[in-house]
Amino acid sequence: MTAFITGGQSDPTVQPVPASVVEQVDAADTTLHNPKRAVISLGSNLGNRLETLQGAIDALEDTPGVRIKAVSPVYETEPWGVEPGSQPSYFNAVVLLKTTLPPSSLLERAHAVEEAFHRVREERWGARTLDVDIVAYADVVDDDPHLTLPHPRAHERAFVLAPWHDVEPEAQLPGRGSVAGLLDTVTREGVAARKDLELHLPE
Ligand SMILES: Nc1ncnc2c1ncn2[C@@H]1O[C@H](COP(=O)(O)OP(=O)(O)OP(=O)(O)O)[C@@H](O)[C@H]1O
Ligand SMILES: Nc1nc2c(c(=O)[nH]1)N=C(CO)CN2
Repeated sequence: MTAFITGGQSDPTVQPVPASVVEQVDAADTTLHNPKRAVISLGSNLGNRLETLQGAIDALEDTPGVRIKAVSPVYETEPWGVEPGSQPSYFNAVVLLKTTLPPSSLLERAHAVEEAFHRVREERWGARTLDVDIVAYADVVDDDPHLTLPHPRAHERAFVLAPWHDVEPEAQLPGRGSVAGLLDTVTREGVAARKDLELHLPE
């Protein structure tokens, strides 16, 4: 049975609102006033890699409901998961943001930003102008393949953990432990800080 909230009024022009709708509106309102933290990994190994990463940061900031809080140093990294020497090296970085968007909308926006930078999806782990992955969203742990949280391979990727640790040394990867501890379990070979390069917070 649907419950209705009438507010105890007898005005016949006021339609009763189902309690389920009131709950949904309250939930959306809570999110709006309680932005969540998210961690995003950026990668590029085609085209002007630094310009693309900065463009992605600026595009994320241009999203209503998204505020970038920190941008990591840039790392130059050997392609992970493919034959050595088969692809150009990546530039990788991590950004910390606050958002009122739910995880599914943040993923949609991530895909739109990839497309704006002409990301082509051909093969798994293929070379790309831009990759935008959601590493973590608040404390959410979810194995939905459309959006797995935290990212299912973040804990084994030094190209994610090292820049994240630089901007948030105390960070925790939900369900996996501290980023500092995870960094000790992975090889940092082929993951080099490019101290001569810099990404910046959007103006
Ligand atoms: N946390 C997540 N962040 C981004 N995409 C995710 C996540 N979890 C699941 N996905 C799904 O994975 C699909 C493939 O993503 P993508 O093409 O970026 O993979 P990839 O970058 O080649 O590899 P990897 O997932 O290992 O980083 C996306 O369409 C998305 O639905
Ligand atoms: N070094 C590096 N290797 C990768 C990367 C990446 O961003 N950096 N992204 C991949 C798919 O997400 C696969 N391999």
